[in-house]
Amino acid sequence: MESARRPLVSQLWVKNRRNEAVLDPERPALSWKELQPKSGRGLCLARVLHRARGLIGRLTEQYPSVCHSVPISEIIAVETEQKRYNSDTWQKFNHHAFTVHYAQRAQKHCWRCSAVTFWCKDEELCHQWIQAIKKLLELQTSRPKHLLVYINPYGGKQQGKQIYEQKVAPLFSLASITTDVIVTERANHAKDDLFEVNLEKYDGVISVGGDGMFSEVMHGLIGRMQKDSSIDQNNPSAPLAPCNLRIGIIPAGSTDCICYATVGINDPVTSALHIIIGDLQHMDVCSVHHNNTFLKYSVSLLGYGFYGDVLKDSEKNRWMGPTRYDFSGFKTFLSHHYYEGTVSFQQANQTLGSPRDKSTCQSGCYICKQSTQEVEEKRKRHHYNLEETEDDGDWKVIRGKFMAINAANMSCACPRSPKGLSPAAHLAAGTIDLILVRRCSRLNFLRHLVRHKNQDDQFDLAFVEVYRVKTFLFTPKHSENEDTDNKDVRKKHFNQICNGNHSSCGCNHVNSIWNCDGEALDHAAVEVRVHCQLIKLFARGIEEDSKP
Ligand SMILES: Nc1ncnc2c1ncn2[C@@H]1O[C@H](COP(=O)(O)OP(=O)(O)OP(=O)(O)O)[C@@H](O)[C@H]1O
Ligand SMILES: CCCCCCCCCCCCC/C=C/[C@@H](O)[C@H](CO)NC(=O)CCCCC
Ligand SMILES: [Ca+2]
Repeated sequence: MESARRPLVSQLWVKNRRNEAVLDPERPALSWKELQPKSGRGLCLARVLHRARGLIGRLTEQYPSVCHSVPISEIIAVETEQKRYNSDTWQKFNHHAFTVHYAQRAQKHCWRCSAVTFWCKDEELCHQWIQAIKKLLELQTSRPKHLLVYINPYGGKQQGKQIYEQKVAPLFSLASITTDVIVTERANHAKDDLFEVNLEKYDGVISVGGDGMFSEVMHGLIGRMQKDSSIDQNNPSAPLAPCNLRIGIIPAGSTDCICYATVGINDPVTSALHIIIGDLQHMDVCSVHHNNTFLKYSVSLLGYGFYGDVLKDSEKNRWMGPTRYDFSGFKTFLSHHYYEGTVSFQQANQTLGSPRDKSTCQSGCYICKQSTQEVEEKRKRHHYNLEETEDDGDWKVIRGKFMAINAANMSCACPRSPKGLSPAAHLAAGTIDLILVRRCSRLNFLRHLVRHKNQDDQFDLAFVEVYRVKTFLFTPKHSENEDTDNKDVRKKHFNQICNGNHSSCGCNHVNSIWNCDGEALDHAAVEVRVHCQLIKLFARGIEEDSKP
């Protein structure tokens, strides 16, 4: 037992160079460093070159004899090396080598799978190293072994299947992860399937697609949990049962904002590596109700007005792929509609930060960590039927004319807007940032939109307000009757005067629609509340020290 905790130290060869390799179970990490050739009298060419390299390296601070170190948690696999090297090396080391595959940070939150081959003088040493690394890998208990994968073949640029097969499946197989793969045949295929399958045999569910596909998988899992726990999703105040299975996102959509905002990049290989090493990121989920009827859950953006109109227009142009959003975004900007309604909300406690904070939610965020403790206590109290002690403040009511009402449950960072709609929003603090953009001129609205792309503060404008809330209500001025949907309301107000093509009649829209993570909601009057840390992802939030 004692010997298992002691570091394994050996001289191994990497690319024909002698290295000292150390496997330290206490750190736990694998490290290796090139050993300097022993100084001798005779000067061979290799030694001269080696010294020259050292000198140049010191001058330029790039001397390659640095100590490489890989945490065990970032090792993907260790393999006995098969004969694929030139026969000299192969003969020299008498066929004994092993390769360690590990996750390496590249640029801008991007990870790549790297490999290093260690050559050993004898078979026993080689075997000892492989076994020691495998043993440490077995201690990584948060890693998934068996995954359920849903692929949307029609999301984004319709590349989901190829992306999975070419970039992700080989990595899963390298890491000995087994999978059941389902290529969806229709919308809601994944969601419906998740209500039926035996989830016990899986360590996670993977969504290959965009935000809409993620939303389907999430609805399937949350819905299944509530069904199994006999919780009525139509009750807006019911505490929901959390999902224990983690969800992984392989980005293959048009916006991929949930992936981008939780990993820092929309890159399939990076996401696959986060899944393999078993990362964990808690996530808040908003429930949306209309008159005590459950409509949908949202994790990224709930947008009424501008983003609702962009979605409505873009759905007609799905064939354009991701470009449809730019096209519809431009059209919607030109149409410049505003909408009247009332927003009511309760502001969140100040300990949960402010949307105007300069600091952002990052890996290991202390505000989210604090919420993890609170949510655990709350779930315990609920389990033992103890009374709740809510300290939420008074309701604030704002009536007005709005260009956009955006509720960001996370930053909503994506390639189109690298800081996102609310740069300081938290992933798992149990809050939503409610952004109200009041009626303004086209030029002012453009100033606000442009700030989604640059470093300027998009809230520092007289017609923009932002609040950190836990729950809010919205009622459009022309509120629907209990049993009429948006279409009926539109018909009622416009049919006599307008054929729906508002550019020709010059009238203003009465109601917009809600864009809920890229899906349209059927009602404009909604009640929204955030459920702190309801789901878990295979991600770790945005890391601070990423290579620029
Ligand atoms: N086989 C299928 N046929 C048609 N639609 C599908 C299929 N599988 C899933 N869908 C639906 O396609 C919709 C869009 O998919 P997805 O989110 O993957 O791509 P996207 O909309 O291009 O990207 P994003 O949501 O990131 O903007 C989802 O709402 C999902 O329900
Ligand atoms: C002068 C140029 C100004 C341009 C301003 C661009 C601002 C881009 C902000 C993008 C914010 C995305 C928020 C995420 C929303 C997702 O849940 C949703 C589903 O994927 N995507 C959209 O609705 C797609 C929304 C796309 C809108 C264009
Ligand atoms: Ca949140």
